[in-house]
Amino acid sequence: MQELEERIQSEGTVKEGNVLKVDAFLNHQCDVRLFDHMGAAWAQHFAGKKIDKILTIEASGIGIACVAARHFGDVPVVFAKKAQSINLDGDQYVTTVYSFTKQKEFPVIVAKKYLNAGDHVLLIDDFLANGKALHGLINLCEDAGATVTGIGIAVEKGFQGGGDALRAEGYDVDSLAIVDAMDPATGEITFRH
Ligand SMILES: O=P(O)(O)OC[C@H]1O[C@H](OP(=O)(O)OP(=O)(O)O)[C@H](O)[C@@H]1O
Ligand SMILES: O=c1[nH]c(=O)c2nc[nH]c2[nH]1
Repeated sequence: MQELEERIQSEGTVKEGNVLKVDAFLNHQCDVRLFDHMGAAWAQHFAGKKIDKILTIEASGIGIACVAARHFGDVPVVFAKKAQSINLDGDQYVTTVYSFTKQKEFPVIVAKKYLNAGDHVLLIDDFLANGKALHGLINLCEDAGATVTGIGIAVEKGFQGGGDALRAEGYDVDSLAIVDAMDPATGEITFRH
């Protein structure tokens, strides 16, 4: 998606440790007009597919998923929580995910009433790096007997391999920008086309 690539080139910065910082528009300050265009792009890619629900993971996927849902007939958006809470009751699907930016494992939890057998689910997230977050969401869907119809990602860091592994597993992964290389010394960012 050219608009997203241009924003990454103009406002993104490359940090040590394979970190691309795009918090000016994607995952701290949020550009909802850009999110809307991202939602439209995913709707075009997944047109004709049955999607009953969008599933994402807190925190950064939530805003993007909610705006994207407007392009999928306002389907419900469920976000997996990364901590137990007195606000979580009833039976839950639980797995664990290693967080790329927080560098520790979190429980990842969805109440059973919000993920059901037979649901056709679109997974949405801001970043795909090693694929840990998505595998956690896929585990939750498998536990629930839900089908993962597709995966919509804003920024995939292709050189970390998570996206290609998911494609090899047969998932339809639509990443709007795929970074194939980035250099913290020069700031250079190269996209896959
Ligand atoms: O493919 P992976 O290696 O799993 O990396 C991608 C995940 O990393 C980030 O989550 P993180 O927990 O770092 O931050 P967040 O709380 O801002 O979503 C991002 O939001 C994705 O969920
Ligand atoms: O802001 C972010 N930058 C990244 O490079 C990244 N990788 C996973 N999650 C990420 N979040």
